[in-house]
Amino acid sequence: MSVIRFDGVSHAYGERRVLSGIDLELTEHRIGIIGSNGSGKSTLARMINGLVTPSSGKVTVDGLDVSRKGGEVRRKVGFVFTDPDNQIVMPTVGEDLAFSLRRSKLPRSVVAERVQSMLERFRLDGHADHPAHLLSGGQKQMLAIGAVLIREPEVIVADEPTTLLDLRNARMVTDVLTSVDQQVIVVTHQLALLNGFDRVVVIHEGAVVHDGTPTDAVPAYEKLLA
Ligand SMILES: Nc1ncnc2c1ncn2[C@@H]1O[C@H](COP(=O)(O)OP(=O)(O)OP(=O)(O)O)[C@@H](O)[C@H]1O
Repeated sequence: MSVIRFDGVSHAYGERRVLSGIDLELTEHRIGIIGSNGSGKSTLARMINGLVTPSSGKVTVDGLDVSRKGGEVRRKVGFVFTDPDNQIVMPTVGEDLAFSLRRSKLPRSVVAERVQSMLERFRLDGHADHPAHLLSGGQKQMLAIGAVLIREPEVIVADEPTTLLDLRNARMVTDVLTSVDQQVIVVTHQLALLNGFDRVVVIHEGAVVHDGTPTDAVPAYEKLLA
């Protein structure tokens, strides 16, 4: 697993301070980040691959400073957005998966093999030529995750990946996130998704207020909201 470190990280958007004094070392296989709306979870998640750079402090992935080595970090860390429509860029499912490897310099035959294996893995077999915008919400999210995984990142960060999905599709995405070999960091309001996770971090008003296993972090979060 990668070592993701937050050292004295604070962040403000303009005058608005949204994270303060975050110190974390994330090394577990499956990590959840929970907390109420606006507590700073997405900001924290986005920092892991340099989508947001901290106003002060440092975020590193395996020693690489995300503020300085964003490109290298993004090769290690893939990001799955809440809304797959933000991520799907090509007209067809197969083209969208292949697009992720456009800079890989892999031979065409290897790209084709990887695309096929992603299609099979994400229950999109037979959909290579299907228009991506016509997929169901769940299938789109599977495609978005596939387009991240095809690059073989070491870490996947997913920001509320099941929020827009119905129960069946949410389960499909949850199954994938809980079964991949990669290190997975998920921001979620769906607490059931965290069953079996190794660690859950609770963020409240821009600070870490609890850090433990799902069995103790989830009740701590619920108590916070009571
Ligand atoms: N790009 C931005 N510019 C200005 N303010 C922002 C920006 N992104 C987020 N914020 C503000 O920062 C605060 C934290 O937002 P963030 O999205 O990190 O919270 P969150 O815990 O993920 O919330 P939610 O659960 O609602 O998605 C909020 O008050 C939000 O309005």
